[in-house]
Amino acid sequence: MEESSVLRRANCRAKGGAPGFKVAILGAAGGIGQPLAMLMKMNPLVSVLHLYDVVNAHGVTADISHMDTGAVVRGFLGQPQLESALTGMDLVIIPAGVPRKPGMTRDDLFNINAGIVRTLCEGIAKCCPNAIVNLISNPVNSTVPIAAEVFKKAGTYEPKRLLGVTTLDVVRANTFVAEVLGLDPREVDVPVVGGHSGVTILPLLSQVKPPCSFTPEETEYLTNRIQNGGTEVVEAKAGAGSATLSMAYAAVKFADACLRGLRGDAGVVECTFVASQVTELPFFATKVRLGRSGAEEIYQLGPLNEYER
Ligand SMILES: NC(=O)C1=CN([C@@H]2O[C@H](COP(=O)(O)OP(=O)(O)OC[C@H]3O[C@@H](n4cnc5c(N)ncnc54)[C@H](O)[C@@H]3O)[C@@H](O)[C@H]2O)C=CC1
Ligand SMILES: O=C([O-])CC(=O)C(=O)O
Repeated sequence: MEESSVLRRANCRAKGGAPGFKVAILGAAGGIGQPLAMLMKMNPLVSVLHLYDVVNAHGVTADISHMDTGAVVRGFLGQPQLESALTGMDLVIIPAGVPRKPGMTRDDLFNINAGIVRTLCEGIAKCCPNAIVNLISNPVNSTVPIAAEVFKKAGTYEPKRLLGVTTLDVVRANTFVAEVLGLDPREVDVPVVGGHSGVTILPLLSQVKPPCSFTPEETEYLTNRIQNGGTEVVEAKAGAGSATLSMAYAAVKFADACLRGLRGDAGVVECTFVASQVTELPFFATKVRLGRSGAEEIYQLGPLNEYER
């Protein structure tokens, strides 16, 4: 950006660093990244926001930086600036990677996105090994295990800090269940467990709060709609990508919970795809309690009904 010849930005009366957390978004110029960057710039828990992408990072940064909220925003473009983007971060959110087109499964994204996630996680291991990582890039069921392997190889793996973002499944479940019950979605809490792809997405309708019951038809409709929510958006966008706005909303909901956990707030509970001993699978989404070191407590599944089992 051109600076005025009268007053250079470096000469402005800088205030001391505001209290808060340092957050990086990797893939910040994308369909999810841009609204996510905007919403994180609005989050009062964020003092520094680093926006990294391989395209248009500076354009998005210039735009977002004009918002009159507290976080200081800096842009980083391309691999040579990855390390600067990551150094000192408390939380790294990763929506980098290609999205689905109609007819594709999330697994079809594996070849491209696995490589992207690997490179980004190598940077995290080197520059901010203690950061909490929120991994959005699909297929989440595979990118989280890949990130774990990268961190293991680097000697920095801490399972509690590596969290696959499944919040959009919960957000959808709350919305669709509220619709069926005629409630305000903000009053509804549906645990969604398992993974983030097709039938691995399992809403626990028997554990909905407020307590309620569903007919077999309602259970079938809701389970299918929640499991296929991503595909519903991919088909509606007809080749222009997958969920971005609802995903940015969900990502911020989850990131904010992680930051409240880091701050030491009590009782911060969210669903996330995490290393787990709840089932025989090495990674599984369940409710967890978020704290200063990430997912500090992983909750059991609780009583399941016949359909859910
Ligand atoms: N976990 C979840 O619930 C959801 C996950 N997703 C996934 O999120 C990912 C991103 O989706 P969109 O934002 O719609 O895609 P997009 O294509 O609009 O944006 C992706 C961004 O990543 C950037 N990028 C590509 N390679 C990169 C690299 N090596 N380093 C940094 N940035 C890089 C691109 O330049 C682009 O700006 C996809 O894999 C998608 O499937 C989407 C919705 C929900
Ligand atoms: O369906 C997709 O490809 C994107 C996604 O993960 C979702 O919207 O849940």
